[in-house]
Amino acid sequence: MHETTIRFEAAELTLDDESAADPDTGAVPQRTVLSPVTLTLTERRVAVVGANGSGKSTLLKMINGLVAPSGGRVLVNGNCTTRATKRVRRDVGFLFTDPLAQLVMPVVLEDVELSLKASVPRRDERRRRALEILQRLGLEHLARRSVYDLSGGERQLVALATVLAAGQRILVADEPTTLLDLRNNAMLQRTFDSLEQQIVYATHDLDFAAQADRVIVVDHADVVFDGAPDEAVASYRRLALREA
Ligand SMILES: Nc1ncnc2c1ncn2[C@@H]1O[C@H](COP(=O)(O)OP(=O)(O)OP(=O)(O)O)[C@@H](O)[C@H]1O
Repeated sequence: MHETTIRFEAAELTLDDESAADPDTGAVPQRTVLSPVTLTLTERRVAVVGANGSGKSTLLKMINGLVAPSGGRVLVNGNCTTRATKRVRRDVGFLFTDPLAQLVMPVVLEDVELSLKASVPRRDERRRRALEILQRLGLEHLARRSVYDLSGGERQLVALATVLAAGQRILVADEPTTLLDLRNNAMLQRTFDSLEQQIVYATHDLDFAAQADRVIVVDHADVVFDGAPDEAVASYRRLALREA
């Protein structure tokens, strides 16, 4: 059973919007990417839903210190994401929407082995473990392939393999199913189900969101609903359709 806690304490992100600078005075207005959020996440599965550009990725990236809040703070297991970023990243694995953002080695197997480097000193053991993880995701046939020759969906699953290999206690995943076909989508959801880690994921797939223990709805930089999946999904549907 996971025992991890993510705490947002009035965490917000406000930026200077250079693109909207006043041509006469040069004054630069502020842009709110995320209004102050206070949340304590202890559930095993937390989904974040909301329209494009609503602030979901920003919220997720604050969990591993990829985005520093301009006000307030975010704590992971008591560690501040900006002051103790290294310790936080030992606890938080991040799965990007774009798998090429995290696949750094040219060959699939090498990429998974790289994630094991910190925890498994022996090379032969790393190889064995890397192959085991690929097998678990049904990807062993891709082990010797070039990352650049894979399809988008294959890459997304390999990226998941590299994050699982690193073995952090919390997994943050930004739209992890976007490139996946129906079968792999179901496989990824089953994999998430089987993991011990606490998982926080953003998704546009409302069925996937409904699998979570708690769902957060973000709209125009604000958390507008936070609660049970059924109610959250209904609230998001109402919101989205009202604006359609
Ligand atoms: N560093 C930044 N500078 C300027 N604008 C930013 C920055 N980061 C995010 N934004 C803007 O803030 C808004 C929220 O971005 P975010 O990526 O969090 O949205 P999202 O809900 O994840 O969207 P999507 O569903 O399209 O992935 C967007 O309009 C984005 O362009």
